[in-house]
Amino acid sequence: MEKSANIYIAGHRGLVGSAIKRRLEQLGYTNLVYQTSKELDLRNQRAVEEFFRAAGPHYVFLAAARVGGIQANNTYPAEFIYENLAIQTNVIHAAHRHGVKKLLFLGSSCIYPKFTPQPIKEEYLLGGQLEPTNEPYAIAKIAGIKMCQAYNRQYGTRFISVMPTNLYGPNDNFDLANSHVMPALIRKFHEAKRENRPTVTVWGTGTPEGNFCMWMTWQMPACSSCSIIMTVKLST
Ligand SMILES: NC(=O)C1=CN([C@@H]2O[C@H](COP(=O)(O)OP(=O)(O)OC[C@H]3O[C@@H](n4cnc5c(N)ncnc54)[C@H](OP(=O)(O)O)[C@@H]3O)[C@@H](O)[C@H]2O)C=CC1
Ligand SMILES: C[C@H]1O[C@H](OP(=O)(O)OP(=O)(O)OC[C@H]2O[C@@H](n3cnc4c(=O)[nH]c(N)nc43)[C@H](O)[C@@H]2O)[C@@H](O)[C@@H](O)C1=O
Repeated sequence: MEKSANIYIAGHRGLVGSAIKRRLEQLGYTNLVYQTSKELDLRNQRAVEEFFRAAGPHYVFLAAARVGGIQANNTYPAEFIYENLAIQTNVIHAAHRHGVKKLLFLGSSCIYPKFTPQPIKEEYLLGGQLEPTNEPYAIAKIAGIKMCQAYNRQYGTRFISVMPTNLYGPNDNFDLANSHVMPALIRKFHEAKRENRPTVTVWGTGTPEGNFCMWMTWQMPACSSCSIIMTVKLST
């Protein structure tokens, strides 16, 4: 990516988008474009089309999504499938229509079957039942990946997808009802210690210790990888 390239970061205030923004700024990219969800609601196809026409980005990082932990996914399955399908469909299609050179779509490791062999291989996708608590979100993510692949095959676009595990880092969501496990536990333990409470309530059976550790992927390496994927693949 040229340092002066017009780069659109969708979701620049979120955990992943803000890390990508910081990383690109560190690397000397000077022409970053971003809008809050209030300024540009990516569920609105016409607004997205108009934005791409006016802003003309060369590269797109698609880190805007409806995101949440197990409880949010399980409570709002309709919003999780609708909002994610709408956001990603509008952005990926507009990127194709407006000749975006490369797009990075943020998927999720929850696209793989619940009982998939470990370590997970890419070919295990669609090989079994998904985890029911976040199936609508996972289906939307799978649709996004397949949409990128379909546009690449038919139109020769260069749209790629990454599947991060459960992430934690700056600008994470610490809301106890909606957050992922890491920020939730940090907040719970922090508040319990501050208020001198003897116990902390952790959800579930308390047994998934192994998975816990595996999911504790730190944010900066993940987001460095996102910008490295964009950079490295372009030069090959
Ligand atoms: N966090 C994690 O553990 C993981 C995240 N991912 C994926 O990475 C991506 C980023 O996640 P993360 O950074 O955690 O999410 P956050 O919730 O931290 O940020 C999401 C961003 O999306 C934007 N957004 C949401 N809805 C809309 C909308 N309708 N129009 C425009 N913008 C919108 C928000 O913008 P605004 O702030 O302006 O409202 C926000 O900045 C997502 O695709 C997610 O599925 C994948 C695996 C794990
Ligand atoms: C990356 C992936 O992240 C999400 O999936 P998840 O990993 O299941 O979500 P989670 O982080 O909320 O939970 C991880 C585990 O932790 C346990 N757990 C214990 N105590 C708390 C607790 O206090 N809060 C939360 N949230 N979980 C807790 C919880 O019961 C579960 O077993 C997807 O929805 C989707 O967003 C996605 O893509």
